[in-house]
Amino acid sequence: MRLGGRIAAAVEVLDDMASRRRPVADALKDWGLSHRFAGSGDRSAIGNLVYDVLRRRRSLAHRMGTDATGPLVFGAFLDSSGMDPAELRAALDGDRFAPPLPDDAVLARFRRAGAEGSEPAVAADVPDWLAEPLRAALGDDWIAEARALSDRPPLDMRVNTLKAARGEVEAELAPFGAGPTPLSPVGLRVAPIAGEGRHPNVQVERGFQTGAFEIQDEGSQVAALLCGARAGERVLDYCAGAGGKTLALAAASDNQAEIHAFDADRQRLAPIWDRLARAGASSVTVHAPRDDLTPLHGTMDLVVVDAPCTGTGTWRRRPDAKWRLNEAQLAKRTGEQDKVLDAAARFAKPGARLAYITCSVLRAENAERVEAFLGRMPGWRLADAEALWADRLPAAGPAYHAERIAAGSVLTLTPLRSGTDGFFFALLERTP
Ligand SMILES: C[S@@+](CC[C@H](N)C(=O)[O-])C[C@H]1O[C@@H](n2cnc3c(N)ncnc32)[C@H](O)[C@@H]1O
Repeated sequence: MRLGGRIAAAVEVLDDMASRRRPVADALKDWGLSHRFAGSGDRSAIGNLVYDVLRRRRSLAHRMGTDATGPLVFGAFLDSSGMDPAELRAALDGDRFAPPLPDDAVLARFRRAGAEGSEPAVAADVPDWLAEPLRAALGDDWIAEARALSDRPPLDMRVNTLKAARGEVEAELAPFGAGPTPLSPVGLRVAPIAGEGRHPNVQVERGFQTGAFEIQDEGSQVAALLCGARAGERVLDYCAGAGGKTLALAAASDNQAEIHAFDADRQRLAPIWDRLARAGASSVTVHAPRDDLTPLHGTMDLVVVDAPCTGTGTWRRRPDAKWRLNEAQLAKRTGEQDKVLDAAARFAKPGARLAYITCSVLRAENAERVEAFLGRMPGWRLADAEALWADRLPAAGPAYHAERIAAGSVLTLTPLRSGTDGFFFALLERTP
């Protein structure tokens, strides 16, 4: 396909998403199925354009002076390609599949224009209602923080130290440009895609197939490390999902902790079996949603609650979620978070730790949930997560937002501060 056809395809996918209210991944997949002639280079170029528009929809519209889909896709292409408008016009010359190109004057203004003069939420590329919650969570820098949540993400991997050392996997993935992550001592990263192309499909590599590494954002790796699962401990991963944190906890404790993995959703839990087997995580017992867990009450040294959340920290990877989120959904999530925390706390024995993790940056889901928990649960206190970070990640430096509450502290990781997805971490302690 030539450039015009790719741009037209991106417009078609975005319009399909909007008119049928469907997730971006489904719209892209359907387009691929009905256009089998498109090669893998075409598909990744079209996917990048679609995702870039979703990440920066409001600021692109402000700079282009319209929110019509065609001009937005041209804008995203100009930004990612670095072409100037004359080069773009030349590249599309005679290309009968290209949608109509905006006027030269519009393109020139687009090129020059920044976010100046726009509303803060437009500059931040978020829905209006999220401006205040983001400012409250991320401080004066919130617009830059939100813009970093609109960047393309890297591909992060966690080396499974049960099977391999970081250097070995780094050597295997060197042809893809993988290098060590700055925070996690077991992380590898392939930089975000610049321009066209896509990240390598590392899942077909030998190291993935043999369990030497997993795909996992560095923020998620760090959150699991901060939990500090130790040899000899009993650990419950109460919202285990497909097991991302479970696997990291098993590796961090060198299979020497007794780990229990549970999730309320059978579907989400399903991939965990294969993943555990591949990773050689032999210390994990999986509990199905209908299992009776009461015998485990009051027996755990560490309970991990990787809570259901709005996922605002993952907007780089799921930008369509940003525009779908509303206040009712946020309220629903915070209610679930309180319930999950209360249910999970029952498994902690006196003196135990309870790690509360979300992949959201919003205070309502994070610090406010911790404060609410402490308010209704006597016999619990908040640990100093900042001190914990300094202890567990001494080489990393304070690459987070810290907030001091309830005589302790909680941490928020963000793409701008930490170079990771957005994550929240708090450690609660049950008094002995
Ligand atoms: C953020 S995801 C977990 C991701 C997973 N820990 C990982 O690292 O891959 C949150 C999980 O919480 C589960 N969940 C939601 N409500 C729950 C409840 N009441 N009890 C247990 N799990 C719940 C969801 O099914 C979902 O899998």
